[in-house]
Amino acid sequence: DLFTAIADLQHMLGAEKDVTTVIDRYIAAERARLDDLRRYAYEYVHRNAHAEAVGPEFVTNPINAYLLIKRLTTEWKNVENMMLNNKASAFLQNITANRENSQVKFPGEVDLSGAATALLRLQDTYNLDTHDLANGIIGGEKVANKLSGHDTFEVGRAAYNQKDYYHTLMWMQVALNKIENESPPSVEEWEILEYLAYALYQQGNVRRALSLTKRLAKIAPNHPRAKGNVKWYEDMLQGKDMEGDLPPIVNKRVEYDGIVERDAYEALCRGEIPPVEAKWRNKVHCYLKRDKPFLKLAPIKVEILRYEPLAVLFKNVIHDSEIEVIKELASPKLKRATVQNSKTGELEHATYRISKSAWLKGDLDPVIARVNQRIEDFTNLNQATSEELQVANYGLGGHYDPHFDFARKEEKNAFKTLNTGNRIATVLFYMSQPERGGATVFNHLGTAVFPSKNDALFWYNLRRNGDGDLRTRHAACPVLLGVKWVSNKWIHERGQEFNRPCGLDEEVQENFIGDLAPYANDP
Ligand SMILES: O=C(O)CCC(=O)C(=O)O
Ligand SMILES: [Fe+2]
Repeated sequence: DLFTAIADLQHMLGAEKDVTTVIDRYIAAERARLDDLRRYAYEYVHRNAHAEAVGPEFVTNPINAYLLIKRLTTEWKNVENMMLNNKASAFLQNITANRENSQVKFPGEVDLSGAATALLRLQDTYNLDTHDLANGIIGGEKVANKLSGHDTFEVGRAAYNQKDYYHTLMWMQVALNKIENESPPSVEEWEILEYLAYALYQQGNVRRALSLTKRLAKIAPNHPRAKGNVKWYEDMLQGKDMEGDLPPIVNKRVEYDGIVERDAYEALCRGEIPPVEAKWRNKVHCYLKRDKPFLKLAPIKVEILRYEPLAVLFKNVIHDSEIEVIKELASPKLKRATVQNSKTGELEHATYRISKSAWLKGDLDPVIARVNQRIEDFTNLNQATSEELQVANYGLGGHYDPHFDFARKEEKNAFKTLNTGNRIATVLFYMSQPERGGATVFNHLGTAVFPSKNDALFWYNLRRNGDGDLRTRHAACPVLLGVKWVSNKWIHERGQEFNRPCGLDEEVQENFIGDLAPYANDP
């Protein structure tokens, strides 16, 4: 699929250009063919006019008779061939072959429904109005062309196919509004009505469902299901409640969609929660990290985002040129991100994680080695047991629902083969800055971090006694506009015995990077 990484979607633009060129060439070839055909027609008309002028005697002349017969046999065969020689199949074959050769990927059904689902996710997370979205408006700004009735209808159908009647209702209503101003309509009213009625029924409004289905039966009397549906809704109402005004439309969002803490999570994504919790507001600060000899000359700027648990942003720790190299190395390796099914332990694709990612070994390129070394410098944690650098490019509405980076006790086999213990800490480099959305949020803590290019977010996943710190549950909010590239480093417990010594008292927590380590200096 293409929709799970913006990087792949960008390649698709080339495909659309190819299609345009091919259509133009096809039209030119067909024009030439039809022009030839027209020339024949002229000749026929011309000769026939001459024959008519001569009258019935025309064929009494053997030469004329011969020519007439020839025109209606051999020459007619030519015309027939010309008419049959439509260039379409040759051109279509050509397109297919080109696609295969150039390896330009073409979107499929999965991409279309993925793209529609992305719109729905963005709409929910960022409180976007359906009319606005369908008019190309995001956050009050015109960012795209408006959708046609049919475009809108297809989004509604994608929702319907996922049994998501909440969104089906919204989008079908807008589709209906749209076609009022279209002539001819880009989708037939009766097509919309059937979906809209069913969504209304699912959302508890049988009377409106019935009313719309009656309208459907009226405008499309031959519709295969209209009459049956009218009866079905009528039976459901059993004559009750058939009089008076139709009940208002109450379109309630589905209560549970997998994220328990959804409202708080979405508010964080929208940036509605102050970035710093009130109790830390006077305490958080920036400092220069100089706790190693060479850092005395070029200290690293550390912005403390919060305490208990500590989360910091290391400023300017990855250079633009390094980012470019990393993106280039990762691009050909990007694979749709998988998640571990907690029941089966299998890796699988999931709608709650829409991105593509790749792993880069330290010896692949000096840039990777340099970045890995720098991680050790700014985290004070041994990199010998870290996982490889993971690079991720988010897709359309790309996101990662709330999760822990560490393995829970019940996930017995996680990281077992690595033999390096659990993921003690996470480093997340921001390699781009999406125009809107795409924040990293700690949904239990109420902390949102909006990506700032060249910086790295850091936090400890484990408490000092080695237990997973449940407070670190976090998520990547859907990208609303723009591109989100990140890379992350998962640092493991093994090798940190002196860097972050374990402590029995889990309440003793770091106040800065390297705090609690035996050699650490106060910043
Ligand atoms: O991209 C982000 O903001 C967070 C990514 C994340 O949490 C992960 O990949 O584990
Ligand atoms: Fe994570």
